[in-house]
Amino acid sequence: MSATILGNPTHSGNQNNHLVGGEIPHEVLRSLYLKDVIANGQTEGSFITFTRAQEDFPSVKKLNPLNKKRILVTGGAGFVGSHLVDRLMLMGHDVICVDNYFTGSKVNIAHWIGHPNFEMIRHDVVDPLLVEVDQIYHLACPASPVHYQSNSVKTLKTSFFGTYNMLGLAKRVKARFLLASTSEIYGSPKEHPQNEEYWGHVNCFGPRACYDEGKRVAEALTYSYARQDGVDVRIARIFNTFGPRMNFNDGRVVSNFILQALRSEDITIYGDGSATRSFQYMHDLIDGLIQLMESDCTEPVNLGNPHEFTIKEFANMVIGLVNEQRDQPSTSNVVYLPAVIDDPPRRKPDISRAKERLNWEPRISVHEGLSETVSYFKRAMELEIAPVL
Ligand SMILES: O=C(O)[C@H]1O[C@H](OP(=O)(O)OP(=O)(O)OC[C@H]2O[C@@H](n3ccc(=O)[nH]c3=O)[C@H](O)[C@@H]2O)[C@H](O)[C@@H](O)[C@@H]1O
Repeated sequence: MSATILGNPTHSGNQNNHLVGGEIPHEVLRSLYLKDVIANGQTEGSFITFTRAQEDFPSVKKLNPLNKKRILVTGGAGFVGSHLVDRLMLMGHDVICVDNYFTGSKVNIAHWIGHPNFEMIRHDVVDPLLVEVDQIYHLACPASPVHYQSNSVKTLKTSFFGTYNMLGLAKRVKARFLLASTSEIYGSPKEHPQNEEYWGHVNCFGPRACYDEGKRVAEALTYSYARQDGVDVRIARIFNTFGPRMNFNDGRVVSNFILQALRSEDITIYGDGSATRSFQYMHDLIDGLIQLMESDCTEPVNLGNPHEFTIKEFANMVIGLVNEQRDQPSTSNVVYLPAVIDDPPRRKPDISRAKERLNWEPRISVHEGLSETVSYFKRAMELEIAPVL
């Protein structure tokens, strides 16, 4: 199986020409979340297809059984997890999706339910699970600050026991294990940009600690299983990622700003707007996750787009893109609210290791990804079927 990107990185404006990882054209992936937009203004399509006829499923590759893997994706009904499930399914693998639906939604994976290569298990990774698989992508954990702080003890339990259970499973069935870690393990960084050798600057008793420290202990646990028990591990440190299927109530800056602009509500900037973030489109992240899993790189790897924006610049970009897709310009005003406690003032990945070891770098510009995300949110609002908690 090959998951490598074909061709050179391109930032051309034509989104339908992209070939993303696993040789799956961007257009095919797009049809799984923006089908009716592609069908040229026809509105009868929807995000959910509960049709069970074999020919109604998206067409998946037929893999030689020697190359076909059994892959577990925890958090597979979430924003990132569901796009990973799409990719692995289209590549022809057997995929088991595990989710407790705390922040994930069945809507995100509904188009695969009933497919012979796909299984869905409602399960909380805080409890042990036994399934025979070759690879485990361990994504399960609330990732938005609003969600992970809403039940911080549960977030810590998920980070520790969830990772512990999945590593125990990997050890038992000899599966390769990939941990979805986060840029948040660098805390409020004193080094800029952040490379993987930086140990971070984390407040271990602040409101973000449940996630930051949770993911740090998850990394420590992962490497302990690798050293002590020989588990084959990979660690991805994921920087801010956005795209279709972000939850409407996610609370993160991308979904907040897009929805506020579409509804002509105030755009809420926390602080003075000078904080920075570097945003990657989810297809680039999925490429990176699959390439990391298939690589021999056992060190942690940053996956993010180094293009850094202030939040104020980002707000203007979102308003501009929303206006391009509306008949009437948005009448949103930018309002400044108190800064969030322990909000990292700057964040930008150094992706030298990913370039060198995985031959990976983002290929989809923030502008292009945002434009597609605005289309998704706009359509989801019209159809009133977007995942909302
Ligand atoms: O999007 C992600 O992937 C990341 O999101 C969060 O990290 P954070 O950078 O705090 O994400 P946001 O909540 O989107 O905030 C980004 C910046 O925008 C600001 N913001 C957010 C929301 C809003 O309405 N207004 C606003 O100004 C925040 O204060 C912050 O400075 C998670 O904690 C990370 O684990 C995750 O990797």
